[in-house]
Amino acid sequence: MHLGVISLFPEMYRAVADYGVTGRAVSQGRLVLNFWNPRDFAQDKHRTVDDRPYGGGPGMVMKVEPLQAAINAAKQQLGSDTKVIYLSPQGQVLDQQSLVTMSQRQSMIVIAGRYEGIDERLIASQIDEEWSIGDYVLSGGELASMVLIDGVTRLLPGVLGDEESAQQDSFMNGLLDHPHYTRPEQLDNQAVPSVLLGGDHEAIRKWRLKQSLGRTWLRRPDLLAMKTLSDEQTALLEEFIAEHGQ
Ligand SMILES: NC(=O)c1ccc(NCc2ccccc2N2CCOCC2)nc1
Repeated sequence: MHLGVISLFPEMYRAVADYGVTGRAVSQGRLVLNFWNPRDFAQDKHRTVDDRPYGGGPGMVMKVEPLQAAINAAKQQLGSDTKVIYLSPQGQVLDQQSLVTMSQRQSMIVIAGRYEGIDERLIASQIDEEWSIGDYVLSGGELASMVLIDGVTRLLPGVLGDEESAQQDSFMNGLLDHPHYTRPEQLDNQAVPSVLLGGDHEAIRKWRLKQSLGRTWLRRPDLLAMKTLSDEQTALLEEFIAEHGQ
């Protein structure tokens, strides 16, 4: 996937470009990141990228002309039909399904807002989709866009190894993940569930599914309400509930 990033702080993106799964995806060319900094398109001597808001009040707005020029430059390289997305508290809240949809695109341009945001007329004319990573306020759109970049990149073909993508699936089935354990067998006087120490893979699969169902029931009943359970899942959840609080 070709991702164009429009940001005043491109260096921040080292967090996804240089580390871990996303860093590997970049080095393997599965994810291509290109950056355009509005400051490079500022015409004045001071390279101004913010401007005063009409109507007064605190804070500044991203200056239109450098931002528009950066968008144009990104579209020139990635194609004028490339979807432009904007991360803001006013966007639709992102979920795993939205990431799956986005991961199927060839390219995208992401705008990371700073100051109090961008001119509403640019949103109307330049932004195809406005997204939010959750109902809270950040100092800029960069971290929000990196959350999106990470979530989309993990879904690109070949990025996750086989075992990792299996783990990805456990989230993808709309349930919370089961607990994980590793050495030592005794930790702070707590043992590892014995089923995991045996080699009965079917029993382990059932135990993990039961834990996923039970945890989702306990912590995120809203997710469970959206799921149609198989007979096996229903039985395992009933077992979990029956054992809960005993
Ligand atoms: N939830 C999210 O996805 C999210 C995204 C961005 C973001 N901040 C950058 C920003 C971007 C656009 C508009 C306003 C702002 N803000 C600037 C600082 O003041 C508040 C408004 N915050 C939270």
